[in-house]
Amino acid sequence: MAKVLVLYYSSYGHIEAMAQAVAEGARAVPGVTADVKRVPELVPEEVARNSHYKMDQAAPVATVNELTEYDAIIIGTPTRYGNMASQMKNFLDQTGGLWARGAFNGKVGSCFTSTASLHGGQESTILATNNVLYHLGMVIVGLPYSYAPLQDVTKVQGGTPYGASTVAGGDGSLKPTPDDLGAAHFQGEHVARIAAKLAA
Ligand SMILES: Cc1cc2nc3c(=O)[nH]c(=O)nc-3n(C[C@H](O)[C@H](O)[C@H](O)COP(=O)(O)O)c2cc1C
Repeated sequence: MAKVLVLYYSSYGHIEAMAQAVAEGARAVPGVTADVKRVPELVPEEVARNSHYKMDQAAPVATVNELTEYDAIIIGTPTRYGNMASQMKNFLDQTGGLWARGAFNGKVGSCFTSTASLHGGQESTILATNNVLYHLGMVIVGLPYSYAPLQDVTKVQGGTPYGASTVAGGDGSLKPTPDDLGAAHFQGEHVARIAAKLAA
């Protein structure tokens, strides 16, 4: 029995959609449960509304202390200048007390992301987010090339060996493609299988 948390931040819904696909992948592994939770919004509500943020996100807001209940944590964050969103960083920066007692040592960590543009920093965002997971003592898991669409260069879509990703477009009008959602599902299942083995 392994417990997986998909922990995400999303302004416009792309990462929210990817998070659900990641969780469905994790749940495909027998004996694994997966929760989807988001980190608190830090932008004032007026700013969020004026910026047309997606305000109707059903996922409950996570608390820092509950992170220790999970065997694997899969983090989803849109890129902000090639790095994770400050909402996610703020949340992770509250793990100091848990870090100090090694509460994450040996847990599985993995990341997925979205960008506006094709080369807007998907890999750098995932790798920068992974830095935090290394410090927390987690076992980092990516997205293997056995997910065949990672090799597809015929259309606009995400997909990196570091983690699933999607391209939102400059105006956010693109949606995660079936292959993007497939990558998210594959990553969730891959992480869950490893977490289940480590938890056995
Ligand atoms: C302050 C800020 C910085 C951003 N930086 C980048 C960037 O470096 N590269 C990029 O492609 N998109 C960038 N974006 C676009 C977001 O990554 C994009 O809106 C996001 O991936 C959509 O995901 P979401 O719908 O889950 O919020 C930025 C957006 C904001 C607001």
